[in-house]
Amino acid sequence: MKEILLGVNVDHIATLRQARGTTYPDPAHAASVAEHAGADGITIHLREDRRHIQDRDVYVMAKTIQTRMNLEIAVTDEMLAIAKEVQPEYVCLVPEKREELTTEGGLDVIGNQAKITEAVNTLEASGIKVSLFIDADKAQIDAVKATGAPYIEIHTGAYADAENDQEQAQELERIREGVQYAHSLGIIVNAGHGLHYHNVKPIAQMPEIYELNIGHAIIARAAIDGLEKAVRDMKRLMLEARQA
Ligand SMILES: CC(=O)[C@@H](O)[C@H](O)COP(=O)(O)O
Ligand SMILES: NCC(=O)COP(=O)(O)O
Repeated sequence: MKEILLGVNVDHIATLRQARGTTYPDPAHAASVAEHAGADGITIHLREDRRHIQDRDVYVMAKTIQTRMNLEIAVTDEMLAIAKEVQPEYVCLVPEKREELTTEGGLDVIGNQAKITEAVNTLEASGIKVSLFIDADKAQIDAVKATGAPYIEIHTGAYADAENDQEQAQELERIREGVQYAHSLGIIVNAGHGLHYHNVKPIAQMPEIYELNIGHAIIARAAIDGLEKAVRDMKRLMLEARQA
């Protein structure tokens, strides 16, 4: 069965730095350690409010990342211009609300079809592979197909935040159906948000999933065990799931 890839999101290394306005810890250094530990890619989310990743981090990591950068951005002229200048291998278009604690849902591709299609065309024309961050909703997946975006990232937050086993099972089934449907349309399917060491396996077991993007849980584990071990442990769990 095909290996599942791990994209390590280093946003919250930057959260620690921004908490005191210091120059450390540097997400670029963390990215290098994560790659050494087996990360297949590095994800960073340049939010409009710059609460964690700064513009400087994006330009530095564009030069230092050895695997590949997946740059998460909102669909705005400012962010699209930065993406075209930096030229990451991947851009994942995500929704953003100023007041949100973290990403709360997927893009409304249906309600923003023309704007998102234009952004996809602009980025793809400049050689960047585009992923759309969406909920596991068949109508949204159909809308993604119409934009021409080759990738999606299924939002796993509702699964991760489920309040009981029954709700979690329902969310897992919804994700499974969405993943299988998108894959049947020829879309390359990633997944992420809220995944951690105790909930990742059921998602990683889905054979249609190409890559998982995981950040908060890995950085949190790194505070206790170190980043290299945190990455290796997550990668091992994902591979075990695939081989089960
Ligand atoms: C889009 C997504 O699910 C993650 O990249 C998440 O946005 C991480 O950034 P925050 O923790 O700032 O939401
Ligand atoms: N797109 C998901 C991501 O990059 C990491 O999300 P999280 O693991 O920090 O919740």
